[in-house]
Amino acid sequence: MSTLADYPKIAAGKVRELYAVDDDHLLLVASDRISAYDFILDTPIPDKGRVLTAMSVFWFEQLADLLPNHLVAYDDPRIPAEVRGRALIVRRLTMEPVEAVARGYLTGSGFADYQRTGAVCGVLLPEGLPESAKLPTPIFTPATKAEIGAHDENVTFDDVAAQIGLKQAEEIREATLAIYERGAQLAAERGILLADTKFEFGRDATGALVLGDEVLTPDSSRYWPADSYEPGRSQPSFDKQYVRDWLTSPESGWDRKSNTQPPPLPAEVVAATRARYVEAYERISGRSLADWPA
Ligand SMILES: N#Cc1c(N)ncnc1-c1cnn(CCN2CCOCC2)c1
Repeated sequence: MSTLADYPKIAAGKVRELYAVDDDHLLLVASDRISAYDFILDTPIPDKGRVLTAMSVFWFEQLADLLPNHLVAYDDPRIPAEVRGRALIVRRLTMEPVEAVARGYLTGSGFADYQRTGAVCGVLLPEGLPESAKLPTPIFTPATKAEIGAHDENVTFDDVAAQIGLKQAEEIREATLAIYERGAQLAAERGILLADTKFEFGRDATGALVLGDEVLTPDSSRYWPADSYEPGRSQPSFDKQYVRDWLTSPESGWDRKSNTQPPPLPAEVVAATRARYVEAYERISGRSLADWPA
């Protein structure tokens, strides 16, 4: 059995790392870290890494008829025991340099761009849409990959085509929207709205487009509870709202405008947040986290 120290780390994000296993395989590891208000919090959420890994595997299986993906294994002797259940063996790809975002609802940077220009990533929208409005049809709103700590920059489809080629950009747009439609439909049937989501694609040795990274997780997506959906205001996050509410409550003693590291989370906020991640996985997948490797 390998240990994590056997594998060179080749990339790291706010809450995930990527290691080299061999020339053709990587180890994608999800931590229990959680970020809020652009900070990585001091307090981990137990099982968050397992839940998000299990959710990606569920979606890779659901989407396999749409396009190939990079998943090789989730229960494998090459996965070190210390990360079992929150790590995947994936195929090494040549990644496309674009954050492939699909939006079904108007929120976040999309709503900010719309308020300023009437469009998102060059896609003109009807006038007078309120915050969190459901869009007439889902839109492809790509972004450039930012360094850790920086925000991705929204770009137009033409920018992506200029960078990677028109055919390649069209292929990514088509795949992004098709996966979003599938994910939004399944989630809505389970009382959860998929407001928007971000994919990363790569190419294999034959040049085929392959779905990489994590897929339709609460970290790569905005999930909203359908029963509290109300256009005209920001929506509660399905998974992070307990954290956000506590951090912005007087009880935390933290000032969001202070740009200082948020305080540790109280046990009850950790427990409630863990429960929301587990609920999101079990409601969407119809599976039990207890059946997932640990
Ligand atoms: N997935 C994947 C993948 C792959 N299958 N083949 C080659 N490279 C990558 C890759 C390299 N960087 N990223 C950005 C997402 N990373 C996630 C982990 O944390 C760091 C950021 C993806």
